[in-house]
Amino acid sequence: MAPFAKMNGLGNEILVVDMRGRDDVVAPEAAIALAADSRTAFDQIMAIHDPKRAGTDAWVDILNSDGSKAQACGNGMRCVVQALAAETGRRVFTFQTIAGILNASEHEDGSISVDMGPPEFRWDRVPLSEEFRDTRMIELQIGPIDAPVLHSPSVMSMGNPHAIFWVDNDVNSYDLERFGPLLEHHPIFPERANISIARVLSDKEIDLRTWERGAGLTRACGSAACSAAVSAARTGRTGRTVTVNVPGGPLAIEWRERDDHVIMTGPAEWEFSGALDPKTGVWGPDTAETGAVS
Ligand SMILES: N[C@@H](CCC[C@H](N)C(=O)O)C(=O)O
Repeated sequence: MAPFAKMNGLGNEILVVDMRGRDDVVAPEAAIALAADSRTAFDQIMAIHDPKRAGTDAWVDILNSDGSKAQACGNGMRCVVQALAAETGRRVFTFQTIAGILNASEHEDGSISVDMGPPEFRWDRVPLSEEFRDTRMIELQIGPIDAPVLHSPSVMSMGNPHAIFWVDNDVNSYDLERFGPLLEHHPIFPERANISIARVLSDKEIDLRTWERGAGLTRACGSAACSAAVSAARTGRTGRTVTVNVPGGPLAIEWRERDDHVIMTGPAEWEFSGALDPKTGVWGPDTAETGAVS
């Protein structure tokens, strides 16, 4: 059995699973079973494995609740940092994911910053299925041709694909549960995409709701908050340092000028611990009580 901690990052439901010292992985079937159980229901699993590269603390494998893999999960990374900080007393960590190397640190006040790396705008790297020379506002619309409900999203990758639809009204007034799955699976996104609705409140503040690829409506999506902040700055809507209000609360995002990296800062919260079978998802209390996540 692998120890796990049920945690959340601003209401983004996360299972941090300790796979260190093992050579198996959390199976998609196990993820689907755990997501279907109301006690362990999650948006993402962050599976911590032994490092694959010198100088890193762990390899982190990210699974969505539909069992698919994700390249990035900002809120989940903060949960991993909090779990490992509690275990080791350390505050600074370096992780490797399929998207690359990430640095993260816990601050004195308990908030956690993750360096999410540089954004990617090239259409074939987002990826999109056809060429767009400028991804600041691509041609895509939902609704009638003369009065589209949503249109002209900014698209980019923060390690994972994001489409940000800019709106003038309250972000809660859009039926994201209906449009989200349609847009997630739109043929323009060959690897699907995370779909967000964003409203700029000032040059320092954005409201955001996200339909997550492979997980559905969430209370928070860190990489979407980073994508909204970057896309807003890139289109002249805001400056490079903003607060992004997601349903779970505010995230501080800075798109750093000096190295093009995006820094996301916010909280992480532990809920309960247990142990699970990574093959089947069968779980119970952790009787061994080992490690940070137990
Ligand atoms: N909750 C995440 C993003 C999770 C991955 C996403 N659903 C995908 O498949 O790309 C975050 O906080 O960034």
